[in-house]
Amino acid sequence: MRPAHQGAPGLAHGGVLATALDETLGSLNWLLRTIAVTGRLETDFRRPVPVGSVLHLEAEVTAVAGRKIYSTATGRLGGPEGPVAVRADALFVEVKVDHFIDNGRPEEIRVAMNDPDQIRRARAFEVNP
Ligand SMILES: CCCCCCCCCCCCCC(=O)SCCNC(=O)CCNC(=O)[C@H](O)C(C)(C)COP(=O)(O)OP(=O)(O)OC[C@H]1O[C@@H](n2cnc3c(N)ncnc32)[C@H](O)[C@@H]1OP(=O)(O)O
Repeated sequence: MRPAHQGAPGLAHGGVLATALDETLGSLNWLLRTIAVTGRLETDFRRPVPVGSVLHLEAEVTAVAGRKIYSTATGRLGGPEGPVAVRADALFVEVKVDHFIDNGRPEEIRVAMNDPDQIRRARAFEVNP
């Protein structure tokens, strides 16, 4: 957590933490080789997260039903064995690439899709505030 992630003095902003959880959960879709967007994100803030601390994030898919992907993410202070500070349950909904072409900026989607580098293609739209 860096100073740019601050909300209250010395503490991470909840919206930034929710973004981090959403991004971690969104990464699972690349592993499933599906394109999906967040339909629902329920976040629990259990402990304050100090600026300067390390937040260890992990996520897993809990169920898939048709286009619906249920997943959960946990953020622990300091490392994988640290106390749970934040967690989220999410529902992602699988969409066609047209979702982004029709609603977003089609040129950028096409450029990313045509990139021969698979890793760069997968991470083309990563948010890292
Ligand atoms: C190179 C490739 C490029 C690709 C770029 C990738 C970038 C990736 C970036 C990722 C960035 C990171 C992530 C981000 O930040 S993604 C950005 C934030 N999310 C969005 O902008 C999503 C906006 N919402 C929508 O577009 C639509 O509502 C979606 C697509 C989600 C569904 O509308 P659609 O008309 O398609 O489907 P449907 O309405 O028939 O619903 C289908 C099923 O889902 C169920 N349901 C839906 N919502 C909810 C809900 N809230 N709670 C409970 N259930 C819900 C619904 O009941 C139904 O269930 P069932 O009746 O079938 O049982």
